Amino acid sequence: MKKTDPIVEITDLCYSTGGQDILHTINLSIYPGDFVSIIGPNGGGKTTLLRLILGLLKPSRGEIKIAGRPPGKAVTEIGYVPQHVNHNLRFPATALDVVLMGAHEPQHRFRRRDPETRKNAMDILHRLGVGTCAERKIAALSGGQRQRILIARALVCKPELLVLDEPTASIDTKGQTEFYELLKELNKELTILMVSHDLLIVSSYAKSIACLNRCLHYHQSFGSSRDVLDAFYSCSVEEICPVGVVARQSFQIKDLRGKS
Ligand SMILES: Nc1ncnc2c1ncn2[C@@H]1O[C@H](COP(=O)(O)OP(=O)(O)OP(=O)(O)O)[C@@H](O)[C@H]1O
Repeated sequence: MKKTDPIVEITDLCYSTGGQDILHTINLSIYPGDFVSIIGPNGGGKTTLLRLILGLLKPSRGEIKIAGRPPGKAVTEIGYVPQHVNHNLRFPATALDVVLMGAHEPQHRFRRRDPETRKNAMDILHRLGVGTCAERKIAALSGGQRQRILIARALVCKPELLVLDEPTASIDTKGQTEFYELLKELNKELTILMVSHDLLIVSSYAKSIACLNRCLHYHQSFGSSRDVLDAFYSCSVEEICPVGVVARQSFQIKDLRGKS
């Protein structure tokens, strides 16, 4: 794969389930170094799109390539930080144990770790500012510390793409700023794809934006379109898809608000 080739290439992707058309003819190419934020109203299909990219769902039509390969064959190319993690408080795993679970392909998650893998995991924990948490039980950590442990778990297989689904839902405002500064730093080496509802964060940190409401529009830059994005959020998924309207940017916000 050349450095100029897309890391994610989605062509004419459709996904339906239970007779519901959830994603409709999605086309998206994400290139190395990008920091893409996916935004859109509740039920717009953001998590579904991530699950398709991760290979957890199969497209009804169309194709997804990750680093030139089908998603199921590219598991170590993607580090994933999920939206909700239900930590079993009785499970006696340390933070380091959790990070090491990300070091191998799913069928080898619990095999013995070699010293080099452990050292790599510890280096990542220190780099993320949670090295001192390594031997503590995951259940005893704060929400912000746990979130960093999950990023460390996603990074330990040295992925090219970091995928995050609303990563700061359980972190306070100060913690969120630190978290996004960390992502900015990681973006110097990694491509990032993140679902977020926080338009302030999106406009401050993301380099490009994908508006998803069943259909998708991708914007390389969006400096002056903050008001339009706000309006986009005032729509529900049942309304005529407003993503085309966002794409044109000539749209009057009051027109969209008038529909709801
Ligand atoms: N397993 C499933 N079976 C049937 N329908 C599903 C399933 N998962 C999601 N859906 C439906 O797909 C649509 C998109 O859901 P999805 O979770 O991808 O949206 P989202 O944009 O991530 O929403 P939110 O912002 O609320 O997290 C919704 O209408 C949802 O009800």
